[in-house]
Amino acid sequence: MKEIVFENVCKSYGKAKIIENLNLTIQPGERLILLGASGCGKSTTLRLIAGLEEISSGSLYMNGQLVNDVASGERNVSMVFQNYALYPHMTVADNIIYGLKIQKLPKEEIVQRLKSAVDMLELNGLEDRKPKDLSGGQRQRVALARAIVKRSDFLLLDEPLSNLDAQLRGHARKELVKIHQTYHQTFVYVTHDQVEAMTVGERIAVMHAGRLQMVDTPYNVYNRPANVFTAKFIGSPSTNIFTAHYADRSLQIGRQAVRLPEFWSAHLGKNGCREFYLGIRPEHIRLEQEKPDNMFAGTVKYVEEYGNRCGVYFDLEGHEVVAICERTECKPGDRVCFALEADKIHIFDKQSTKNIGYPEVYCEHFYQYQSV
Ligand SMILES: Nc1ncnc2c1ncn2[C@@H]1O[C@H](COP(=O)(O)OP(=O)(O)OP(=O)(O)O)[C@@H](O)[C@H]1O
Repeated sequence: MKEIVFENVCKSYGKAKIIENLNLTIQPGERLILLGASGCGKSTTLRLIAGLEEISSGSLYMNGQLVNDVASGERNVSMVFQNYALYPHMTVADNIIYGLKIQKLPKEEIVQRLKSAVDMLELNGLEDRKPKDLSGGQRQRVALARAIVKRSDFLLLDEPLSNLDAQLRGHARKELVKIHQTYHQTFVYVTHDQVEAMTVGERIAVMHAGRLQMVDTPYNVYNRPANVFTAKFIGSPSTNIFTAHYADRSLQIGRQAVRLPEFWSAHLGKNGCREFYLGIRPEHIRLEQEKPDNMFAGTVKYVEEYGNRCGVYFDLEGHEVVAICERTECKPGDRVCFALEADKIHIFDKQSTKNIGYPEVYCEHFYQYQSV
């Protein structure tokens, strides 16, 4: 079944709660990413699966079996660590097949698995070298080769690409997906890098302070963030979040108010919302320098150049807001304005911080609403 199920799993070190009530099902053969900032508990979660840490309470099932008390060696997992953990005194080939020798697999089987891993990861000609005579990218590929020759049900990867430069990382991401498509293991992959999460993951589990925030496809995590944390964490620069008030079909930020598109008035009225968080992605703010009616206005603080685009940071009623533009003539001190576009805004409940309306809610209801 190759499935992993966390049921109310908690992990504490002494009084420090590291993982709180984790409920998560990792589907057989999927590539699941654990994504979050440093210290949020990603590696701990992976180590719980590997059996390198004991869970404090709750149940962990793998392959349909309760594994709370099952030793690491009995869990049918391979793990790739951030620092690769290669044996320095062994050659590349011996590093790769060490585990297979321990398992006492037949010699022909070992030779065949070594050859297919060496071919797949382009390590031909390096088999007799020691790890110290390899580049970082080559060491990383040896660590991957060692993990895949085991053909275990679960492949656990803890920031396996973090020591590589940007170009090699791009290449390695494709290799990882290829490995998965070849062996169909259940991948659990820890990273704090959003690009890696988006490109390698079939689903992303976003974690914060030991709690799961959302688990969904890369598309949904980006376009339908479940809560304020996910909206701010995913995307760069971050989603702009404002405290906003809704009254008389208008939305107010500080002293400025604009009339809301009618769908949103109806939606917010229905939800009884008076005060909430408004979220707008920087790429969804279209700046104008003239101020027609019904726009918010702010003052440019600085402009960040990205080469192909630029980020205009401006002050809106004491909030720092960023808009991404193709090109801009804006300079600090200029006045800039923007309208609320109905299909670009997110509305979050003030208490729970949950997303109660995102652009697609608007789009889905648009025609229905128009015909009423
Ligand atoms: N053995 C331990 N004893 C006490 N605290 C620990 C132990 N291992 C981890 N922690 C704490 O648990 C928290 C989560 O650590 P973890 O390594 O899971 O985070 P992470 O999200 O993987 O971070 P990073 O990306 O920096 O590796 C951290 O605050 C860490 O200090």
